[in-house]
Amino acid sequence: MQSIIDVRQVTKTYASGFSALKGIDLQIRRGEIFALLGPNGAGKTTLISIICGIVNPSSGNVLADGHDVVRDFRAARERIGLVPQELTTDAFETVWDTVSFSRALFGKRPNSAYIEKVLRDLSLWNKKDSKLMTLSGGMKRRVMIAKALSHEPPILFLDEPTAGVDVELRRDMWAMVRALRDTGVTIILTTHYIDEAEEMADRIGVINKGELILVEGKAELMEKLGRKQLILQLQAPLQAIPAALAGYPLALSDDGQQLVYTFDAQGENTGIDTLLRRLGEAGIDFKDLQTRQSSLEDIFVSLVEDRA
Ligand SMILES: Nc1ncnc2c1ncn2[C@@H]1O[C@H](COP(=O)(O)OP(=O)(O)OP(=O)(O)O)[C@@H](O)[C@H]1O
Repeated sequence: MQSIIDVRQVTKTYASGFSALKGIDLQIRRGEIFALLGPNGAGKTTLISIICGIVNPSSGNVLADGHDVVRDFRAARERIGLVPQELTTDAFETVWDTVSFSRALFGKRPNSAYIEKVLRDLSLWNKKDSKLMTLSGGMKRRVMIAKALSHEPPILFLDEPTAGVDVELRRDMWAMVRALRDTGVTIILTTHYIDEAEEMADRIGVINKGELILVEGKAELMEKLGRKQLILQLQAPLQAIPAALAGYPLALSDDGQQLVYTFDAQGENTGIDTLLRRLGEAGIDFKDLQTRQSSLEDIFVSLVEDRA
């Protein structure tokens, strides 16, 4: 299937000399919800801004629905709706006017039936005549989404859609985003929240220090979640993992007091028995042991730490 967004070898070096993106390749599939996950300063906003044609890449190129976002800016931009992190609305305007005006900015003909549908889909219809300043924060966020959808884009970017939003509103937003996807819109969201990515996304990309370090289907990540960890509290701290245990997926804690063994909980053979025998042979004693399920959070943290 042809991808709706094609990012090829994109780099960005800011005027300060700071290298914010280091050769990003990413294909977004038509109709998916893609979550871009990364710590502060990872480069998420930079990447989105490049795809939306707001920031120029230093090298590489991006196609949005077949249009180069730099050379063919207008056509590419028309295919994209962007919901920025900050709420930027004119307090004195009504919901209806602000959404209709946004459509006009893209040079689209008025289409009140479409605007009505967007407002109804976002549960804003009974607020259509309200001035924006009278709306709650959650309603204002919905208006931002309605504005982004006003020109009927097939691609919607949501930059941190639920930052600082309460739990109930988050659930509402998630339901709304899913409903939008069901209408055929491709959705790319950035988030700090791992549970948000876990809940919403078909695929997840992890970005750290300007590099895309993983792109994977959620189902595959869930398989990784099926992994468990065996944590061994050692009698005496170790300086390093002994050579005799080199072939094992083991990690040593910073203080040398814990050995962590990651295994596939669904597998026939977890390898725990041989590991414990080997530890005995190597003269490594432990005083306690426990197992725990590794979460997407663990995977994320270890990915990001590995590259620190
Ligand atoms: N105009 C600029 N000039 C110089 N450096 C910049 C500029 N814009 C962003 N940066 C730097 O580039 C890096 C990536 O920033 P970016 O905003 O893309 O990260 P982010 O992943 O969106 O972070 P956050 O989650 O905090 O929004 C940061 O270190 C930031 O300081």
